Amino acid sequence: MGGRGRGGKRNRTQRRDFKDGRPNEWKRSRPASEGHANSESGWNPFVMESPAYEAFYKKQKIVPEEEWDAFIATLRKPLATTFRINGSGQFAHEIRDQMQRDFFDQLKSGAEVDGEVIEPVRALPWYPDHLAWHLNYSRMQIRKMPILERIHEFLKLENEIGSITRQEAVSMIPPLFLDVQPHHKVLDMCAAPGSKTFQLLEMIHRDVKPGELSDGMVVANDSDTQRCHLLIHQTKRMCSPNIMVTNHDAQLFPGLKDRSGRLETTSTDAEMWEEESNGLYFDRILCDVPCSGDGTLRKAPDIWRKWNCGVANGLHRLQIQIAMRGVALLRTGGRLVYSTCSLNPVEDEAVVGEILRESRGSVELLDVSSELPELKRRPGLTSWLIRDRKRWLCSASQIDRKRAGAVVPSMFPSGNGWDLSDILEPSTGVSSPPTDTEDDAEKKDVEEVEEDEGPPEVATLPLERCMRLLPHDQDTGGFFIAVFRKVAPFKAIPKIKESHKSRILRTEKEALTAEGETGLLVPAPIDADSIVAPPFLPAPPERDLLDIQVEDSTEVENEIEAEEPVSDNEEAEGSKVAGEELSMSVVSEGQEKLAASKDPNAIGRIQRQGRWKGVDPVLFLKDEKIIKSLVEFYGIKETFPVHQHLVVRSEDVSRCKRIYYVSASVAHTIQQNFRAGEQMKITSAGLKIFERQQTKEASTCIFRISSEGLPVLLPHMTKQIIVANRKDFRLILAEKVVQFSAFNDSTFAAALRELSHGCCVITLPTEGPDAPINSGAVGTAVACWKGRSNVGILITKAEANQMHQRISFADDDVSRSEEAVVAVEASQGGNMTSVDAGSELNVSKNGQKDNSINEPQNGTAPSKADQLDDGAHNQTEGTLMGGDVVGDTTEIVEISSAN
Ligand SMILES: C[S@@+](CC[C@H](N)C(=O)[O-])C[C@H]1O[C@@H](n2cnc3c(N)ncnc32)[C@H](O)[C@@H]1O
Repeated sequence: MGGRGRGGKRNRTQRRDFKDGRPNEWKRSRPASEGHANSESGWNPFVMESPAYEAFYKKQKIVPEEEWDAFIATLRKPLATTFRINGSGQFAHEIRDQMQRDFFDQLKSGAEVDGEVIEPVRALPWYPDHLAWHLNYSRMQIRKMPILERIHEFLKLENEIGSITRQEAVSMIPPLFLDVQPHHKVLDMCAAPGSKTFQLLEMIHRDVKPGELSDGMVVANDSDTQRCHLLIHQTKRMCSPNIMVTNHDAQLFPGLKDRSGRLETTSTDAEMWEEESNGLYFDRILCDVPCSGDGTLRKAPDIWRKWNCGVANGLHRLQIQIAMRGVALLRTGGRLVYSTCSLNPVEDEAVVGEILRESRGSVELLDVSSELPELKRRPGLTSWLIRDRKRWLCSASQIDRKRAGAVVPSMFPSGNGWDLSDILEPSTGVSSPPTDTEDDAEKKDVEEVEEDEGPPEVATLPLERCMRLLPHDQDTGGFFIAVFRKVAPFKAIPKIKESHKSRILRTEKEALTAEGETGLLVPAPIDADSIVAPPFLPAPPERDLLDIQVEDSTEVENEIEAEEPVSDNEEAEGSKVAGEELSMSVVSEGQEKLAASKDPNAIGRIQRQGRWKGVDPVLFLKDEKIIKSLVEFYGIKETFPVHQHLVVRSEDVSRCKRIYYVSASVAHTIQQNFRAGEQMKITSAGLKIFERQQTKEASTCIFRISSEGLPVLLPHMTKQIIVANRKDFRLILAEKVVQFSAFNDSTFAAALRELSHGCCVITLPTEGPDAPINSGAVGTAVACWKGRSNVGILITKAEANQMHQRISFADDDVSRSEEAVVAVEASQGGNMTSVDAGSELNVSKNGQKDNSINEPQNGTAPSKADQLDDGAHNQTEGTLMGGDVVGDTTEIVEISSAN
């Protein structure tokens, strides 16, 4: 196994990838209209036209003829900025009202820059509670108008702390049609970079009061490992224990069918029981599939140049496979939303039609015209043509046999045609689609188009229930959405001739079998070479496909032995850990059962925990001594269950650095995964709540609270919390490490001295100085390390500076308001109360600006340089500041203790 040289230390590339992973969404990128880089001549404008694109979509009649000009003109305009306020945040409505009052109202009156009227900021009318907004300014306008600059700064800050998320308007729509409830299990099949996942998580936490734990869960999956890291970072802002990130090809997403034959369930509902016993099922599934992306021309204008219809044709079958896997994993009664950011019917209505046909009554396409009534939408197409090379095809009967595989019957409105099994190649049992490279020529040769070969087919399925979002309707990008409900369990039937079955890879067979061993879905894999790189080209499959189903294979075992997993275990190597006598034993459900079985193979299974290449195992922390030390040191109440909720990612747990908190739903899924032989490749689970802290002095508890774990844990803590006044709170944020004697409030300093040595939490009072700090409402708080003579904060410099800036901003407002009161009182004979004056100046009742007190709901903001908290890829960056602290991963400011 790799030591530091191989796997123990994160390499620079990993760090760079991570840092680059989540760019600041509010840094203004060069607008689409400004062009693209050209090394010789600087910036050249993009050519925002494509004869092939225009010919294709005119022919498909995706807009009435009279609207064509408006449609195409809108596509050539850069996209406005849209953002959402995090709906589950405690202060979502306050932030919205504050923005409206302080910023947006001031722009309504037709303000001008250089004679050009500024477009007013407007709420997206269809988004619930007016929590999503649209604004459209150029960089020049921002430079010239201070109020726009302030808006921009405000949004940037709120985005960083997770209160708002910049997201394209149309991309906000699919989660809204999923109708997610807080208790739902949700699967986001193609989730990265995660804007919709974040929205789904918000829905899971909606209506959940601070301190309460939600029952629901979001599993965010993506096939691309690097993009999974983006996903982790994006969702980390939500501070949710209800998230799991997995890394699978969605069409092969494991069903967690229990192979042991032991069926355990807590469900009383008979149907649910039956389903659960057969594996993992979800109440809601989002299938936001990889697509050609031609609805995103406004923000990705290079697509104009690259566009050809071969990209969409090449993705059609993968999209069906992913959606059908979704149908199989959906619980009866559940909803599935299929969406693309493409306007091409072959990726949209054709896929929907095939889902309906293949599921044979198991799902229905919902008419959702009464939902989100303010949203302008067009009905799905019921008739279209297929373009293959230079031919327009009306039906499958016109497919040239040499092109069979590249063009398939499911692409046509009727879906009728030859059976795929007719064209299977005997050697592999699967078809090899001819390559589509010549489609590149298509875009140059539109004039040579052949004549139609007959009238287009008309679908008999109710495809008009699909929704098309057209750019000129609401000044957005283009998008496609279809909403399904599962009405009956889905049984796949063999589509492949019996003689070919045995030739299909076992992995594909099992992974594609929906509920039981009943059959196969169309298994023809996508020939990656046949696809011209789309914006989200599926990552080339790793060993994953084979690994999914291979049990106890020597080959796999050897491969795993040869891996250099980068684990928590290795990171901690060589570090001097205080309290080494604490042995941490972690036993997974699977390990326990295998060990108990005395099966000679069981030992092997235990040793190769973490069967997925480069991914550490997910193990429950079971060491009572450790758990007890955490519970006692922090005074964790029973309202916060810890048993079966604490998870580590290291086989050698005595060296693990991080402890994660998982919700009951995530814990249940992890157990299911163990029972099913770890089919699921879990990149990250839950929320990092504790981190090992190396210290020179013995502390009762060697784990400190992580900044993202703090908001979840704080309402359930009874010890190691202390309230500071604003002056002292600001002092510690500014200085990072403060001697007790330097605090202004001597009572606070004395109380601090009384705390146990180690991690503590310093808070601001939530509602006045005497309000109980853990009463449920979460105020501003920071985790610190209490030494013998000083205290230091346990967040990065960047996080501390950001928090300091926000509090100072609020305090400055308060003092400005106080000054105003004095002035008003003086002018009115001293009769006005400060509350009156404060409210005039937008200061909330408790004297704090609302945006300063919502911090902990979203956590102390993770810095951009922060690392993945996944055990396989993590190393905290930045500088932790701690009194008397020796950190094990970071540069630490060490303070000598005077007494
Ligand atoms: C349209 S993007 C998803 C956007 C995402 N839902 C969001 O809102 O941020 C498609 C994603 O699918 C992923 N992908 C491509 N092929 C996949 C497959 N076979 N299984 C799962 N994910 C896949 C890509 O890596 C990409 O991140």
